[in-house]
Amino acid sequence: SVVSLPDDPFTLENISNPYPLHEKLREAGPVVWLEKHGCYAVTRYEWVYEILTDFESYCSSGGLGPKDIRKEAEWRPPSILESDPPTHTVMRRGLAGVISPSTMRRLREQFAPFAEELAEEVAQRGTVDGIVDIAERYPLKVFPDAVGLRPDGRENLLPYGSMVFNAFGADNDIRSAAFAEGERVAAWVMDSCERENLTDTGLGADIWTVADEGRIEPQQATLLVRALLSAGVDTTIFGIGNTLYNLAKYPEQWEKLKAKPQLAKFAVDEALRVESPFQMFHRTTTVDTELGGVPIPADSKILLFMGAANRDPRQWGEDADVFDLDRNASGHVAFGMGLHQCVGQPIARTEIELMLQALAKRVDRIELTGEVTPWIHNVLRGFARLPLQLTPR
Ligand SMILES: CC(C)Cc1ccc(C(=O)O)cc1
Repeated sequence: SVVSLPDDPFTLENISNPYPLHEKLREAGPVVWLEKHGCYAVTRYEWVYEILTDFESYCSSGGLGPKDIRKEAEWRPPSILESDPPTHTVMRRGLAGVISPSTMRRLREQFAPFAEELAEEVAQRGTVDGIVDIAERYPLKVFPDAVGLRPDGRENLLPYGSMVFNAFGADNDIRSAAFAEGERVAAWVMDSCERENLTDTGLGADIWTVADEGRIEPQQATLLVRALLSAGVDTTIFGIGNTLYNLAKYPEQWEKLKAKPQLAKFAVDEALRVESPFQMFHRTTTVDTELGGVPIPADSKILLFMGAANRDPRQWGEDADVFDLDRNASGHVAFGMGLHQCVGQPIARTEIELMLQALAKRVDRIELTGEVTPWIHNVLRGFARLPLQLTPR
């Protein structure tokens, strides 16, 4: 029978430093029963990978949170990430078609100038906070522009995204507090998805064009723009913040990046592996199944720990916790894996790479100058404060 543990991944202690619990759960077995939440926990790479790539046995239409939304309606209409084929296929094709190589070439051109400008500014200033001055500012400027959002109210994207992601964790005080903030801005976000509130040259307009061509329903177009606005801000803020944190924590890795700025691509993968912005979410079993010999009944909720899988020594070796640009981090599950793998990955990668390359050209040393403050969130891993000293080249 399955190992049963009293641990709660959503306590302040485990959120502030998740890695000791990850180690305990990985060692306890392929699957563990979390008594506090009445769900299974999967932390080893092999089984997280197995679940992410078997969308029939482990479905998304049950929702990513602890509640099975097929039985109890969710707080909002299901979107691309809460759907299974064939509905998912239609929406995925629509959105993937918009985030095309030619669109990415155009966005890279659009994103580059502000990366250079911001890097110049912070390199000269020297004493900065990696989150407020770099990781938040950059995505909040370039991504709403890319989507084609109206200029006012964009700061609303932060509490909205935080609410959406907190709902994937547990129904606890952290979630309730996030909903208190997020619900105040939900109307602004939904309005922002309407065609008349989007520029006619952004990703939003491109999604509405897919609806005009009859490849998705108009209601699905609204949901896909909402998906971009939900998914595309907090994640890249933590993506940039977590990468800066690791480059400051491992100065010899910063030296490698300075010497070869094209390593920025590998820095993104290795940083997201070792400090995954999106740590956990649930899948729901559709059949009686088993993992590593542990039986799991149908209609069970499984909490997937991508952050733990990305540090599993069985997959990455005994130095799995170490940030090393020379490691081949491909295969990490920070962007998920399989059918639902992050469709916005090219945009996120472009944002982080451009910011890193712009900094690598202008900054000689990047040093932590004090304690980092973890961001308290049910499933997103990142920092609220990242005190840095940048020495210009
Ligand atoms: C990393 C994903 C779970 C982010 C995400 C959030 C929300 C939506 C939506 O459709 O609202 C889609 C994707």
